[in-house]
Amino acid sequence: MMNGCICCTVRQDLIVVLKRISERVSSGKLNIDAVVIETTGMADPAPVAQTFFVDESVQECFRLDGIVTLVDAKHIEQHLDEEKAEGAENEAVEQVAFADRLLLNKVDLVDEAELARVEGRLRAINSFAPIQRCQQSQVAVGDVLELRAFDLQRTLEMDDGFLDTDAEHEHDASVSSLAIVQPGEVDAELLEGWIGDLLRDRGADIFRTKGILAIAGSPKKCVFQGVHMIFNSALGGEWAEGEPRESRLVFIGKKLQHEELRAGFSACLATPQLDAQRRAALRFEVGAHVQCKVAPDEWAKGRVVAQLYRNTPEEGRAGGVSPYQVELDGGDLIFVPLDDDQVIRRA
Ligand SMILES: Nc1nc2c(ncn2[C@@H]2O[C@H](COP(=O)(O)OP(=O)(O)OP(=O)(O)O)[C@@H](O)[C@H]2O)c(=O)[nH]1
Repeated sequence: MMNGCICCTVRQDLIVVLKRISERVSSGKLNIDAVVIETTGMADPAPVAQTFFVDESVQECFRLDGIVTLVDAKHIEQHLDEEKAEGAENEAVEQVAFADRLLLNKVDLVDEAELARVEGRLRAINSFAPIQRCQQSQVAVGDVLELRAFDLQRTLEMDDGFLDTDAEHEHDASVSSLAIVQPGEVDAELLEGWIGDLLRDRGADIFRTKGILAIAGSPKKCVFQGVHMIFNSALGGEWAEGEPRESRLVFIGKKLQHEELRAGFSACLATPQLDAQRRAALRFEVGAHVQCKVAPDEWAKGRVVAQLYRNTPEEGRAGGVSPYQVELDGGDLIFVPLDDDQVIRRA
């Protein structure tokens, strides 16, 4: 149900999906405890919640148990403070206001004073919802399901138009999302440079980045996660036999320059020309006799056995490429991380 704006378009889809689920439950095909609906961070929770009160058939089978809002302790204040166009709602404030429970996540990224300040701000918006601190969103199932927490009366007091399904709401038009699907493999070094610069320069406006990337030379998928300027990547499952190598990258943020982002990502593609350029720039040919620095004051002789050597995960530079692989005279194989006289020189 992810096409379009979840808060505007989801209700009809949601009703259809909920009905389908209830039919399968009544016919004995499905046995479930609960339905969990996860909206995007940009959604207004009210219309989703309304679904459970305005459609009779849904009301017969489902009860809105509670709204749990997961709060990013590191970034929430920035979003609460965001200036919105006149008439547009601040979704972060709405999501905190509508919550029956607040999970204050990523507590490891802020200190106690910041946590106390954030909690104060959350309480100022919503004094009813208990706040639970957590890390990696690790809470017990009982903390998020079977809460019996949603209180229609209180919601109507807070938002007297809650059951008015015709009410319009405005969006922050400066926020958009972009999904790029790019066939082929990307070059790890170019990608690191591009995305690092991008998030450092524009991370305040780029709320969320996520992707599954095909890195040249890596048999595994690379899973990329970013929230504002904080990002990480990890190796996921292997590319299946015959599965086309392609990368998918999603941005959600303010004032996103769609064409520039597409162009930036496409400039990270790994091409044979890039490989040839890098090879041409290296100082030593395969077979060259060299000396390599193997300890602070120790050089060892050897022979270049490969250029642009692809590092293995065990070497701690997964997906990375080193200029050379060298076979030392003793027989050991080493990689040389830099094409520089400080670490490799002619023997
Ligand atoms: N330091 C730290 N990082 C966390 C924690 N929880 C999640 N993350 C990281 O945050 C990134 C994902 O961002 P989230 O803010 O959880 O993403 P989200 O927007 O809720 O995710 P989607 O709904 O998939 O868009 C990943 O890199 C996680 O490893 C935490 O408690 N501490």
